[in-house]
Amino acid sequence: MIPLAFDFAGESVLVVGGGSVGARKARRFAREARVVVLSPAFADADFGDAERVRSRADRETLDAWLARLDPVLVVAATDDTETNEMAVAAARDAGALVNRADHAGERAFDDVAVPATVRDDPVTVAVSTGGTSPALAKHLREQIEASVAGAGAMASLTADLRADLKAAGVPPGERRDAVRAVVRSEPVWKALRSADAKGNQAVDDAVRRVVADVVDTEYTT
Ligand SMILES: C[C@@]1(CC(=O)O)c2cc3[nH]c(cc4nc(cc5[nH]c(cc(n2)[C@H]1CCC(=O)O)[C@@](C)(CC(=O)O)[C@@H]5CCC(=O)O)C(CC(=O)O)=C4CCC(=O)O)c(CCC(=O)O)c3CC(=O)O
Ligand SMILES: NC(=O)C1=CN([C@@H]2O[C@H](COP(=O)(O)OP(=O)(O)OC[C@H]3O[C@@H](n4cnc5c(N)ncnc54)[C@H](O)[C@@H]3O)[C@@H](O)[C@H]2O)C=CC1
Repeated sequence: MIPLAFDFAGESVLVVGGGSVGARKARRFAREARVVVLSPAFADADFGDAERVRSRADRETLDAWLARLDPVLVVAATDDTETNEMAVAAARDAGALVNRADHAGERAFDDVAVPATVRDDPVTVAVSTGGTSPALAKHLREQIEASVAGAGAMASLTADLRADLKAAGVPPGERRDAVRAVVRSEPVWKALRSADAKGNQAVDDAVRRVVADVVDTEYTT
């Protein structure tokens, strides 16, 4: 298994099965994609911005929705093995990727597995156990959560810093050293985690101190 980061913006995802698992997957993909959930009944759960279509998935209904949505991904999440198999076959014929929720083991979940994910936008950390132990993926995700806090702000601030240094004519070697020093700096992390807003003075000061140690070229931000 090799994780890839996939941009679902502008794409569609078809979820088959509206139980708690279908809801979790729908919520996940509806952050970016247009998601349609096909199911005769829906759990009392949060489906995010997904559209719910009350219908049993048979081959004809699946083919009609596949043609209509042209999804990049089909999630087979019913409690019925035959329906999930049918959804996999229909998705394959339509050229979509498949995620199967009721199977694990070597390649048994088909094309893609959904990892446990920690987000601090724009940073995401994903944990996969290769389909072997979702409970372990969840546990590791919970442990990682604390260390990812502040990473989103760190990503944004180093992107800005890189652009500022470039605009100021700081050579590539020094830019790289400065960005590396900032992402490793405990005082910057500490300031980020205690800051209530991006641009907080303590963060700026900590970054300035780290950069001044590394960059010889004169620059102003
Ligand atoms: C293969 C995969 C396919 C896929 O769904 O993509 C799959 C398959 C199966 N899950 C099962 C069970 C559970 N799944 C969870 C939780 C999560 N499952 C997720 C992903 C994946 N699950 C993919 C592999 C990911 C990897 O590589 O590790 C997570 C990470 C992401 C998400 O779904 O959002 C999300 C945690 C989100 C979070 O909190 O961070 C819990 C924990 C709980 O509920 O507390 C349990 C109960 C405990 C247990 O059994 O382990 C079963 C048995 C069903 C049965 O026995 O009937 C199967 C099928 C089978 O194993 O045969
Ligand atoms: N991948 C994962 O993270 C997990 C997977 N599972 C597996 O996922 C499956 C689903 O789990 P839950 O959501 O808890 O089950 P559930 O029983 O709550 O929901 C199943 C849903 O499928 C729908 N359904 C049944 N036949 C259908 C058809 N022909 N067309 C469309 N929808 C249909 C039902 O109406 C129901 O909404 C389970 O069988 C289990 O093996 C279970 C836990 C976690």
